[in-house]
Amino acid sequence: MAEQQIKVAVLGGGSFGTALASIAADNGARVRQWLRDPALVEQINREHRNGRYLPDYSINPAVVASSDMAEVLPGAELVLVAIPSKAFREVVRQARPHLNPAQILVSTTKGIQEEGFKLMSQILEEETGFPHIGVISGPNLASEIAQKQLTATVIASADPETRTRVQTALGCDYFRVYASNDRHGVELGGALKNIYAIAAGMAAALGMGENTRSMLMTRALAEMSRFAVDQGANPMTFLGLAGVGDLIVTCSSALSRNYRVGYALGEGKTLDEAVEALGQVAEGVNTVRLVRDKAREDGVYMPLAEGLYQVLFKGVPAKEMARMLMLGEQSSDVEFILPREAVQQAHRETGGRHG
Ligand SMILES: NC(=O)c1ccc[n+]([C@@H]2O[C@H](COP(=O)([O-])OP(=O)(O)OC[C@H]3O[C@@H](n4cnc5c(N)ncnc54)[C@H](O)[C@@H]3O)[C@@H](O)[C@H]2O)c1
Ligand SMILES: O=P(O)(O)OC[C@H](O)CO
Repeated sequence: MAEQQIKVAVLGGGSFGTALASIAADNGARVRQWLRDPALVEQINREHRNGRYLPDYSINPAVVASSDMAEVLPGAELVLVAIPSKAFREVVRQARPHLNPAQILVSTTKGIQEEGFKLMSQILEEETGFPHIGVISGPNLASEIAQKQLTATVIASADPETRTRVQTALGCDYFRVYASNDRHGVELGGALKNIYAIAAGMAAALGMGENTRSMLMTRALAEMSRFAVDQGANPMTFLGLAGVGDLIVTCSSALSRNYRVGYALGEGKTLDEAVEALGQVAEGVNTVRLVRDKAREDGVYMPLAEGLYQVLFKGVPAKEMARMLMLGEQSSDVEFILPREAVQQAHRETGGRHG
């Protein structure tokens, strides 16, 4: 018997929503994509192109766009929500009357809501109360997916049905979907790496070398996992695609919007100018502020996030901040082996720095 065609709805007409809609259609799904802008809806349906967010990429003609949620959501078995974090809850509320508990609801958004420090899957849960909730995250630059560059992602959910349905709906010869049950860790990985991508872009613009980038990325991983563990995530998740994988791509590629914002800042632009020039969402700008505040509140040591916050919002020059970080307290390489406190204790006992 022929396999039944899965029905997929995508909320969001940006670069990632568009890339995901096309993957699902390439994979044989019936795909409906919701976006606000009727002119873009018209362009996607007529030219199979998203001229605003992915202008050089052909969308699978089977993707049908609409600005009416009632045409997109009812009947969908899988709903992918690709809306920036600032508008995520508002859009889910709008969608709620058209959703039902049998549907699988998946966030693809790598950001945090300020009120209550909520991740997007928590918003999906709060707004719907439905059981099949998941998160997609990983090293997934939309424009590379659009070119069908070989890519992998993670579907994270405590619900096995959500994991297997998403693997089946999206897994294909250029997009591989791995499973995780650490939803919180995977989602935090996606949000946190944006902070360090801004720092990496800034370091590149300032002419810092590969040693510096390696140090930054590795210490970023230590800092991200320290924070995530404090929030209840599994540290092993950070060895996977949604941890170190996403950190590598976002800290290395000029296709990353967060990296580009950092680069523009390193060239001397103001934060407002850098964000304005980008014209798309760079979640890390907001995330750095929220994570820095949360880390202070919870007593988690995050020198890189604190340093970036001081550069972005307090006018501290990036070079000066880098110097201060280099001269910061002595620390441990891998804290899960040698705790940071043990290093500090040894310094206290032996009288601190020795020449
Ligand atoms: N682009 C990528 O490479 C990529 C990859 C993985 C994850 N993500 C994540 O996906 C999320 C969405 O990113 P994107 O790249 O598609 O963004 P984008 O900047 O390309 O587009 C954002 C889309 O959201 C829409 N939008 C904004 N506010 C809205 C509102 N109030 N109501 C309805 N629509 C609204 C915009 O019109 C646009 O269609 C981000 O959180 C990002 O971290 C992006
Ligand atoms: O363009 P960015 O910086 O939002 O990064 C895109 C993806 O998150 C990379 O995995």
